[in-house]
Amino acid sequence: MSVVADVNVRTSDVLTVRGLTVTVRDKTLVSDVDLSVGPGERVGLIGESGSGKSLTALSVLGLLPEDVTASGSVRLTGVDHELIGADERRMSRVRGRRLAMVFQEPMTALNPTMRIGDQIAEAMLIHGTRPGRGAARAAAVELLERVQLPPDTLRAYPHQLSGGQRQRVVLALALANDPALLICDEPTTALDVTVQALVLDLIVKGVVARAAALLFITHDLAVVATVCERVLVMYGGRVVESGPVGEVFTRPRHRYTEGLLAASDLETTQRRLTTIPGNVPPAGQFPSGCVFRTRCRHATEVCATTPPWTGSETTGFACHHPAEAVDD
Ligand SMILES: Nc1ncnc2c1ncn2[C@@H]1O[C@H](COP(=O)(O)OP(=O)(O)OP(=O)(O)O)[C@@H](O)[C@H]1O
Repeated sequence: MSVVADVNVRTSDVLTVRGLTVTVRDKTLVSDVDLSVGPGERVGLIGESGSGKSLTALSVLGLLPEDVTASGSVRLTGVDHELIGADERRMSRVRGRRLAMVFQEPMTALNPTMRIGDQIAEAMLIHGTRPGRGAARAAAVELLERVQLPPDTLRAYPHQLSGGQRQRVVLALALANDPALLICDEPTTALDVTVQALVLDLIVKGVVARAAALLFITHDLAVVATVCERVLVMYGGRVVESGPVGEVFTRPRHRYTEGLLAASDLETTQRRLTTIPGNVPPAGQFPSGCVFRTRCRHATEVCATTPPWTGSETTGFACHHPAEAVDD
C-alpha cells in the first residue's frame, strides 16, 4: 500500500485506484498509488513537474505510451471490468462515455478538418447517447450554450477559435455523454489569465450539474484551492499526503507540501482565478455594508477597470472594497 493511503475509501466511489505502479523497463515512475473519487466530488492531484501526476491519469485513461506498463487496479463505477490491462476495444467504449478528459492543449482533442458541431454530434452518436443526428445537433447547441459559446460556433472550424474558446469546446465534448468521471490535466495552464477563471468556473459547473466526479491535475495550488474539495500531493511518484484542501493547505504534514505552499502566493493567485471579467455579482450577494454600484466613488474611478469583487456564481462572491472607499 502507498505511504499515505487515500483516506476517503468508500464503497460508492466513482473511481477506485489501488496499488497503481507504473514502470518503464526496470525503472519505477509511479509507485503504489491509492486514490478514490466519489460521486460529485472534486479531487486535486498536485505535485512538482515529474512527480507522476500525468502518468497516474494516463493509466486510468488507458493511454500510457507503449513502452510504459501499469499494474495494480483501476475500477470505474458502471464498468464491469478492470481498466488496467483492458484492451483498446474495451477502453475506447469507456473513454468519452463513462470517462472523459480535458488536457492542456485543446487542439490534441479536436479534429482540425471538422466543424465543431459535427465533432460534438459525432461524439454522442458514436456512443449512442442520442437517438439521431437531429437530437445530437440540438444537444450540441445546448452544450455550447452551457460553456458560453454562441450557436454559430457549431459551423466554425477549430482554427477559427481562440485558445479559450477551443478549450470550452473540448469541455463541451467531454461533457457531451454525461461521463461519471472527468479528468482534467492542466486544462487552463496554456490559457490567458483572463479566461482561466471562466474555464475553471465552467468545469466546476459542468461536473456539479451532472453530479460527476472530477480528478483535477495541476502544479498550481491556487487552482486546486479554487476548484477542489480534496487534494492528494505527489512527490517522486508517490502520494505523500492527502486530505481536505483546507486542512492540507493550512496544516501540511509533509515537508514537501510545506515547501510548495511557501513558494506560492495562494491568496493573490486565487483572487485572480476567481475574478471573471464581466461577471458582476448581483447586488444582494455583496456582504452587508457594501454599497458598491450605488454610492461608492470607486465605482466610476477604479472599479470600472479593477473589480473589487472576486468569485463566481459557483464559488460565491466576496467584496474586497475597503470600507473607507464608501462615499457618504
Ligand atoms: N514514456 C516515458 N519513458 C520514460 N520516462 C517517462 C515516460 N513518461 C514519463 N516519464 C517520466 O516519468 C516521470 C513522471 O512523469 P509525469 O508526466 O507523470 O509527471 P507530471 O507530474 O505529470 O509532470 P508535469 O507536471 O511536468 O506534467 C517523469 O520523471 C518523466 O520523465
